[in-house]
Amino acid sequence: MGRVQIHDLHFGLIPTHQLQTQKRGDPTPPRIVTGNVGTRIGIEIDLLSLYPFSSPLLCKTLPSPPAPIPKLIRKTLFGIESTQSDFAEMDSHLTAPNRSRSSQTPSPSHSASASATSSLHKRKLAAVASEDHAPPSSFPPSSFSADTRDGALTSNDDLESISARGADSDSDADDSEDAVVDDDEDDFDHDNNSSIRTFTTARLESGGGGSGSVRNMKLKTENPTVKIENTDGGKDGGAPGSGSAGPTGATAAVGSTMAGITTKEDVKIFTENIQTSGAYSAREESLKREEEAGRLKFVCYSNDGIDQHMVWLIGLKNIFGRQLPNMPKEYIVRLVMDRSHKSVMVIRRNQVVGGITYRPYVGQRFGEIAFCAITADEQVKGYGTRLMNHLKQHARDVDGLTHFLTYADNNAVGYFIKQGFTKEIHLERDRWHGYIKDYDGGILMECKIDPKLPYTDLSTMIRRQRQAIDEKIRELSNCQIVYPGIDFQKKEAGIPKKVVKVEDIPGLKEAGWTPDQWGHTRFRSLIVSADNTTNQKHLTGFMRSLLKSMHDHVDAWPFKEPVDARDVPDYYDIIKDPMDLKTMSKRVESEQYYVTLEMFVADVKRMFANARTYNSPDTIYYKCATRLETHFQSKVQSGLQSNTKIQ
Ligand SMILES: CC(=O)SCCNC(=O)CCNC(=O)[C@H](O)C(C)(C)COP(=O)(O)OP(=O)(O)OC[C@H]1O[C@@H](n2cnc3c(N)ncnc32)[C@H](O)[C@@H]1OP(=O)(O)O
Repeated sequence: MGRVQIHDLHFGLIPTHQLQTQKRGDPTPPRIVTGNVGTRIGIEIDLLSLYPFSSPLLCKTLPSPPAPIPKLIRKTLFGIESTQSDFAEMDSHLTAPNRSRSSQTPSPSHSASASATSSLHKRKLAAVASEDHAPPSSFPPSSFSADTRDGALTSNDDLESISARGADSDSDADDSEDAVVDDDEDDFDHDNNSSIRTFTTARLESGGGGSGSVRNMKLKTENPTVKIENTDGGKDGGAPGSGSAGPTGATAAVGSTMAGITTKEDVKIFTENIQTSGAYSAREESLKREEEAGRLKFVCYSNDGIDQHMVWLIGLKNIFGRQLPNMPKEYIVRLVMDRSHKSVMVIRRNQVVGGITYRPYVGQRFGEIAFCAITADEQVKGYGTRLMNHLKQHARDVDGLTHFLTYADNNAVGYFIKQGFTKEIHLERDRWHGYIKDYDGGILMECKIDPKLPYTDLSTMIRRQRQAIDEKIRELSNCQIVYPGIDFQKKEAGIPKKVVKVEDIPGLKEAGWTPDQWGHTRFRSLIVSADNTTNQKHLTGFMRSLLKSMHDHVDAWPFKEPVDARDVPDYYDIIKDPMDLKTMSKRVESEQYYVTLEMFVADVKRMFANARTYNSPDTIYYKCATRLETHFQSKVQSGLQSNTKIQ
């Protein structure tokens, strides 16, 4: 059934614009529900505001031995302000089991107890202390340091061997384009978050070696053992075409541009007259178009030693450093550069806009998201969603994963919920427990990766669903038909130039309207005839008698004519919707304006309300308004009662 907006006619608020039948496509098609498929579609959103933890999320996954940082990248990055410290950081991190930087060395007073996160620090330090006595982890505490040192040496060797190439690249025009520019980096480097510094220093300077302390800081003592992914299992993990299933630390390049993964079925989409997509689809479609035009790309790389990939990883590391201020920088570097971690990055104009670093536990078929961030000035533009969609598609199609787990920062829980993450963990505990650690702060969340959904082309899927629903609605109704509007011009006193009969409104009858529906009014007793003309005559007669009664009243004199602006200069500044008996009389006599008694009563009420708005209660005008209104009300009542008696 078509529908038209007829409510205005009934209540005397005939709009000045054209009266139009409802647009095609309305009512809004039912909400599309595809189940918990790891996207916002069909996901029920929890309220998370009461989550009790406030301490920052400090640490994520266990790092595997870090890969060496190729010197060429150092060379490239030396040209970039503020990235030198990154290398100092990485070098010291990779070469020294314990690191102390003067800026980070805490004074005794600069202790955890003086910090806002003191209790957290105490927990961390306690954990560090207890780790010394904890049962040996299956993750060899020394392996990271040993490997790190080797890695550093390898890195230095690399530096020697490629220095000439690096020198050449200085003059390479492309260098500037390759440079990782992060506006935030200065702030990041000069970040003087004392609590983090205290925490970092405590972590780095406590016994157990650099890598061991990192693990200790978030590992709860009741969970001292940590399983190590059986990377061989990755081959069983059904990761077709994956380059990531190699042994830890020896993984070759696992990167790939992600565009090739996109499912592209050449199905014609009928978009005509279908309600335009919501914000989610609009953003996804817009970013998809950017990708197709080559202005945007999503890539997935790990530390593979390839220059461009490393530059992007460093860029991503910088973004993480800025956007996750409670995360120790060293830890971010370590995981981003860790070869068992992969990073899905969004690249625009060869610059990293954001990314997600995750560790695929291929044998267990789940991945742990370590870090996720979009650079500050690009947030809430849909990049985070599209990134997550690319991640899911890549993780499913390349890594063979079925789930993601993450310790979500409290502030980002809402974002993760919108990406299909839940606080309920449905993944069998055996599959994940011990692989990822329990952390203080944050909240463990899970997302099931749907085996079929075209994650990078969800907007097309949604569009098809809309189309299917729209077609179904059309089978049942004719609401898609859009009728022309009504020419509804006005003349003096707001009286329509042309009489518009209700039954002449295009689409009204087609929508199921019948003449007996005319006149839904509280004063229905006035409408005694099925004939509209007779009804209107009754109504006009009654309104005319009411007007005369008011006009003849002793208190009517202030209301007989419109207020003259020459007498009351500011009147029309204050009263925007003036009314008077003369104007009402014109409307009554037109027999076109007041099609219900309510419309007439509304004008009378407005006239009195105006008088009481402009004038103070002690004025004669105010008092006249009150007395005349009382008189009017009694006349309406008695008129309606006598009309009822006649019937
Ligand atoms: C495991 C971890 O790393 S936890 C830490 C997560 N990272 C951070 O908190 C760093 C700072 N924040 C960010 O970098 C980004 O805001 C991200 C990564 C959280 C989200 O990326 P964005 O590009 O901003 O997300 P996107 O534009 O796709 O927004 C998707 C939806 O999530 C919402 N959203 C984005 N950030 C948040 C948030 N922190 N809390 C609640 N909702 C959010 C958006 O409003 C949008 O909602 P809508 O679709 O109803 O309009």
